[in-house]
Amino acid sequence: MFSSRKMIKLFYDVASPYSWLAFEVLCRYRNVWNVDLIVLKGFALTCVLNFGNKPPGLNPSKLIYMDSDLTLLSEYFGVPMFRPSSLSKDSLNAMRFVTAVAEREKERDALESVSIELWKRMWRTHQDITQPASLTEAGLKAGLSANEVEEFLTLSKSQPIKDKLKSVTREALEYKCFGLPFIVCHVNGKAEVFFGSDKFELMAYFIGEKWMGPYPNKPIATM
Ligand SMILES: N[C@@H](CCC(=O)N[C@@H](CS)C(=O)NCC(=O)O)C(=O)O
Repeated sequence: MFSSRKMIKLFYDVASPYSWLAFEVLCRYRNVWNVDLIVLKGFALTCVLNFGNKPPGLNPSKLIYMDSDLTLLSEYFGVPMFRPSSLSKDSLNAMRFVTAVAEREKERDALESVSIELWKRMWRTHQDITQPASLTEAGLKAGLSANEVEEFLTLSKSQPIKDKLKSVTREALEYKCFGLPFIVCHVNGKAEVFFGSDKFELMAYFIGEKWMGPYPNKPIATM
């Protein structure tokens, strides 16, 4: 029945470390919360930032804060990551690759593993994500075959995939997205937006589900 429908959409970009945290958490809660679907949507962060907002790293004080914030958050969520000192943040090719995977692989496993491999490259091992060879490496590590990777790379350069990424970006901008992770929840026909990997408690309240911390499936330790 429509009245019990709940849907969560996550807009993310692999250039955004906070998006990685939100992505991991939503994957962990997918079968815990009574939500119809958690749609993980690839999305180009630069488009939003070009729309008038600035990434926190451009403000020197925010950059210092971001380092300690990410250290604590990655410990809390169990997702090790470290800010690269110098690495291109241009994730457009990577996000087109992710979009190609999402379009072809309707079951979400490939989308999840490819996205996570790209985040790992950028935010853990500090490797490039702009070049085709880098995307190939990430795809192979995510479990795709060499043929599949080749196919997705070709697809990622096609007009329909470029248009798809643009349309997802447009969708987020229609919700007045200004940064990532950006989460849109639909409950009983009402939509509410949340910005940040630190909004899960409030989000859970809105959707009428319980926030059980970053590890919902972890058995409670007995003394
Ligand atoms: N407090 C948020 C911070 C998220 C954040 O800083 N996201 C960056 C991209 S990685 C952004 O979009 N910033 C724009 C803004 O802060 O307005 C969280 O914990 O997730």
